[in-house]
Amino acid sequence: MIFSTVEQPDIVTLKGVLPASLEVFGCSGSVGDPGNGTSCFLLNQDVLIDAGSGVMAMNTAQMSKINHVLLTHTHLDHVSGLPFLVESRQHSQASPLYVYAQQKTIDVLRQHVFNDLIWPDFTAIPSTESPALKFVTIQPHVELMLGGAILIPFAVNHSVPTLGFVIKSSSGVLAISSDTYLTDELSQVLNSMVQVDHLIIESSFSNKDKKLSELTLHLCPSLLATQLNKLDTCRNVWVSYLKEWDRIQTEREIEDLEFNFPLKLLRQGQTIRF
Ligand SMILES: Nc1ncnc2c1ncn2[C@@H]1O[C@@H]2COP(=O)(O)O[C@H]2[C@H]1O
Repeated sequence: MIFSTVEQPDIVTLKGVLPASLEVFGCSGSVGDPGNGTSCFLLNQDVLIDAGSGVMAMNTAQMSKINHVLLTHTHLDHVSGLPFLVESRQHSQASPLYVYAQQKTIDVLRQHVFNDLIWPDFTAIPSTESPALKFVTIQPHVELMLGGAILIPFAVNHSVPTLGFVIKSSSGVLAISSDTYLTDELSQVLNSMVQVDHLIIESSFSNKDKKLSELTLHLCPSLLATQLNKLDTCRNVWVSYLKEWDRIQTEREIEDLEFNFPLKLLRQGQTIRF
């Protein structure tokens, strides 16, 4: 696997890379559990990965510390909290909130959300010279260094253009699949790493909805097993994005899967240190 801008780094010696914490503010695949919002992960208090309804579990102090948001894709369960975050944060921060996403994702957000109809265009508020929101285009395999970590986007297989992220800290590697159906890209990226400490991967539906998983490009436990069998190794696999209306059955089917690495269910409120 080839990465541009930074060669496969010796992460311990890279200046500015720190130990990392990832706080889970939301990892559900739907609404229905007031204690578990949709996709929202806070890296080192500074970088938000996705801004789904999990943003609603943040207080203003936590929101004011966020300087960067990386979006995996445009679906509402991954962006619905972004308009509220931008609006709130501008009252405590003069610097813009930088939102990183693929160009197609940015185009959709500009056209359909920050269009002065659904929500104000904060790329021109309070002024175009000094806005509350700035979009930054990112591409698969072009690394970023933010919040004391290296972030590597990679493309996954969903119904709209979607990125997963590998996050490298000074002491470990964590990957987030975002929403995806079966994908070779995920396993190729992870198998190219010396060690993967944590993988957050989805299983939206239960096995009875395998056809719906295929239609909507998601995983269910049997498809998750196929996907995980492509992985050489991973220290901890965290399963996320379960749809709340079928959580109990989906959890049961996940618990029945057997691998030689631990499979755990991710919940809002957890912090993963790596
Ligand atoms: N054809 C469909 N039938 C039923 N539900 C759908 C269909 N297409 C999309 N969805 C749902 O809409 C959701 C949009 O976000 P997700 O991709 O997370 O998950 C998707 C499904 O739960």
